[in-house]
Amino acid sequence: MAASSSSSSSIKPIFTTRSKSSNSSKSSLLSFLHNTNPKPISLKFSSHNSNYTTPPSFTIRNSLQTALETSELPVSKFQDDLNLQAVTPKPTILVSEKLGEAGLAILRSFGNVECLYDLSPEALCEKISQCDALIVRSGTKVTRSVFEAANGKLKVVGRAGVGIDNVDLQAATEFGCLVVNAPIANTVAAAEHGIALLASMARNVSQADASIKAGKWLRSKYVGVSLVGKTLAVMGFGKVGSEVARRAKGLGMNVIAHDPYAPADKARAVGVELVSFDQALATADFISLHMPLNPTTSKIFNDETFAKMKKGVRIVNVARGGVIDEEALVRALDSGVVAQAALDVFTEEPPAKDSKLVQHENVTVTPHLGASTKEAQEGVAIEIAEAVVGALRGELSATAINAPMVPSEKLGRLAVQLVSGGSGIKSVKLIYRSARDPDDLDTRILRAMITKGIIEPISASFINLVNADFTAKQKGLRISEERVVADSSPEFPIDSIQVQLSNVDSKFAAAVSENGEISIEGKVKFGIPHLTRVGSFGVDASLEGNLILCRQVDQPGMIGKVGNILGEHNVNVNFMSVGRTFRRNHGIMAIGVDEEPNQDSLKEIGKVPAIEEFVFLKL
Ligand SMILES: NC(=O)C1=CN([C@@H]2O[C@H](COP(=O)(O)OP(=O)(O)OC[C@H]3O[C@@H](n4cnc5c(N)ncnc54)[C@H](O)[C@@H]3O)[C@@H](O)[C@H]2O)C=CC1
Ligand SMILES: O=C(O)C(=O)COP(=O)(O)O
Repeated sequence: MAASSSSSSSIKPIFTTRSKSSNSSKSSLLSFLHNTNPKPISLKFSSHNSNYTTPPSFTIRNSLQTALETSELPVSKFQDDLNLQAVTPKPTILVSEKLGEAGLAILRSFGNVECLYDLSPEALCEKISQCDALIVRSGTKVTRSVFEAANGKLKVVGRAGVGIDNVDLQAATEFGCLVVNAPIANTVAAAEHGIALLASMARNVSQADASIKAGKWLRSKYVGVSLVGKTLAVMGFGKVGSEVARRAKGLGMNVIAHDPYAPADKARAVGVELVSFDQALATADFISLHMPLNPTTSKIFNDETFAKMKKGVRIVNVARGGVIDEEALVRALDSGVVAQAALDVFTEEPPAKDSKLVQHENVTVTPHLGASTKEAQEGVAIEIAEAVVGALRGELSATAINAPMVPSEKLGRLAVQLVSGGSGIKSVKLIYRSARDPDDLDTRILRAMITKGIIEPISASFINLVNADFTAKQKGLRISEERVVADSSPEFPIDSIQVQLSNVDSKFAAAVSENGEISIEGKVKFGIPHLTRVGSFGVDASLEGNLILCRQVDQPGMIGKVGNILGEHNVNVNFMSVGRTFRRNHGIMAIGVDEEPNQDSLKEIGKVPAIEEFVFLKL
């Protein structure tokens, strides 16, 4: 039997494994799971087809395997369970565009990786039904047809880069497929390319280069313009835009920015003034585009908006071709409203050979090279490989675009089962303890997960992470959040989550805290989500399978009595944990069971004299 691994003195875990390994892989940044550095093993997935229900068995068992491999404890019971699972084949990961070796190595250590570049749309659709994950860059169009053809097999699409405009997010969500991206690693590369295009455009570098190679020496034709002292408008002050702004300031430019969503203090910190769209157009000598392509930004630069620009403006685009009406740009170039343009991206890629825009003498072009540095490609490959592997394991991905999945859903599901009647919940409070600055803690994913867990059991409609918040609002459920700074490792985003339901009666009185609300708390330990507090009682119960909570008089022999009853009814106990208020007063037992106990066994438990109340919960 194991010594307690809990920090709470009032907890007596009965069966636990103790991991010596507390290594944290880089994926822990993407993961809600603590202290996991799982070795790749092939285990069973249990993700659902049309719903982001967690694939918990994968995450939990993989982490448990790690704990077992590093444990000094006799663990044959768990090992048997794992062996049963370790027969399912590895996931298949299709990589449809060139990806850095370091990322491929991560993927290969986890699944079967197939690199098939330049697949036609038909060939992609044909292949996809055999794939659990697909990794793309900007060249693969992941259309609705791809999700349809996947026939439910595809669990995650990883975009090895930022822009996800080539992925049909709506279809992905409808088909229950997670989309993750790699938003960080190519930021600097894209910003540097923007600056390279800005400077080379201003000095006619590509045109002059071509002319020399054509045998000419045209010094007066290629007199350029200076950057210093000129005004640059950065359109989209996100990761790339703000890095471009920093660099442009270093070149002595006066930088302004337009971004409807950027915080003013972020701009101030870089020494940039945030201005309106029209103000940016009217003031700028140079305009650099860094917003995403979406329905709002599509062709946002058109005849009307070019007309608002200063005559002779110069435009750089390393964002997306689709934000510019390309025919309108040709007209603006011809009329001299736009003196020059430097373009890395195009509405159609590659653009037509005879494209007037590409052939225009005042236009400098590159074939979507913004992210193409060795460093960025290695970084992006690692970033996306970790996100995809994490998603396949059912971990929370910080870069999930359409929906997340984490075990916190179980906390919600557990809380709602403690309410008598299960309905009438009007007010939920979520308290997150984290070492991170509360402003740096994005809890949207966790909140959606918990909300899903709470409303799914009491809702007739289909609930997923995308509609959970919306449905909760429709049901009049008020959800408030509090972030509490905890003295824990800042590497892990969350130390614990507490779910409180107020103004409801509980079928298990011990779950009601001194303040009168149903209150439970969860943590992740050794990669396994645990229930750590019920009402005022500390417990230590793995949140997997089924759980019996009993409140009893704290006296010797209670564990044996209940354990015997379950054993006689052939119900396998996988752990027990006892918490109490103080010695020989009241205690609660959390008993994890593999099977659902029948009514007779539950009745017998209820008849044990020192058992004051108990509840059976499905997780
Ligand atoms: N050429 C290339 O190889 C690369 C292109 N990109 C593209 O650059 C763009 C920016 O990337 P990141 O900076 O990483 O993304 P980001 O998400 O950090 O920044 C985008 C910014 O645009 C802002 N924005 C949204 N709508 C806007 C609007 N209507 N007007 C002005 N601003 C608006 C957002 O608030 C956000 O701050 C993306 O489209 C991405 O696909 C990124 C990397 C490489
Ligand atoms: O990250 C982005 O948004 C990019 O545009 C980079 O595209 P790529 O991965 O080089 O095809």
